[in-house]
Amino acid sequence: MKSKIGFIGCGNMAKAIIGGIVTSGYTNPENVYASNRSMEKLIDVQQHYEIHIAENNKSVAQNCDIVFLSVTPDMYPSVIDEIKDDLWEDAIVILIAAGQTLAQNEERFQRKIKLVKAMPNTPVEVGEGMTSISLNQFVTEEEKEEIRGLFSSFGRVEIIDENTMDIASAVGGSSPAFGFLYIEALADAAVLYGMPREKAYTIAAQSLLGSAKMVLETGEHPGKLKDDVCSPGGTTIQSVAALENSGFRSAVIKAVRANMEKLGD
Ligand SMILES: NC(=O)C1=CN([C@@H]2O[C@H](COP(=O)(O)OP(=O)(O)OC[C@H]3O[C@@H](n4cnc5c(N)ncnc54)[C@H](O)[C@@H]3O)[C@@H](O)[C@H]2O)C=CC1
Ligand SMILES: O=C(O)[C@@H]1CCC=N1
Repeated sequence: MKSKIGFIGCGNMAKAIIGGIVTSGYTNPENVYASNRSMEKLIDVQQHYEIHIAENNKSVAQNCDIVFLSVTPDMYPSVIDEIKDDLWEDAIVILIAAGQTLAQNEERFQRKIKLVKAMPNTPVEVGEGMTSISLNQFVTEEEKEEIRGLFSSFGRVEIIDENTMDIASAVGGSSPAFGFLYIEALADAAVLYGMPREKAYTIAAQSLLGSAKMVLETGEHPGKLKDDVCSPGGTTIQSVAALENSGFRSAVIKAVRANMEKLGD
């Protein structure tokens, strides 16, 4: 069983995963190490979760048997070059950067290295994450279950074909931003009609959370669930007609296409 978990790069996504594993009790904070280019973010995460601040990236590699590369994609070549000789023989490296593939990174390590490509999202911080994963051939069945357990401690996990990782990044990794935008827009509309903003956030966010839960738990088609809200001649169908008239679905599809185009750069 692997026990020390490290993060190279401690920005928004690393902080969310650290929050997820510590709050869920998956691991004790004393087993978590993080490094970052600047100290400010490390101090913030340490104050929240009482993890170890590592002296540098190499020190994370030397101390941990699960290592998250949580820097932006452009930093992968230099960070891998920096740490590759310090990693434990049996360490598992988790690549969370959008667009980074297993094959591309295997090559950078220049040896047989256990790699997991993972696409999490920030809701892992509150135990409602969605993480899609693919593993390379050097990860054993036992290790695969361990990694599944780690990500399951703060949300749902899907093991997917690596060919579909970019679309999982758009639909799972980026989509919380779309949801936040939608909640903000609903709250703006509520404020327009006189509701205090804080109440509007609660009502809008809980309604979206409940809708998502119905899709996951009833197994019903989202279209059927939508139809059930639209009373004949009622208010909801007026709103649905207005959304369709504004190209709501088309706007969402375009948003995903823009994401895929960026990944294809
Ligand atoms: N933010 C999100 O919702 C998600 C992000 N990701 C992936 O996570 C990675 C990080 O994204 P964010 O946390 O959003 O970015 P971020 O900019 O908040 O975090 C990156 C951190 O890496 C640090 N850093 C840069 N170069 C470094 C180096 N050489 N050594 C050590 N630290 C270094 C930066 O100071 C920064 O704190 C990206 O690859 C992104 O694709 C994946 C899924 C979701
Ligand atoms: O914006 C990004 O590039 C990352 C990948 C998925 C979510 N955030």
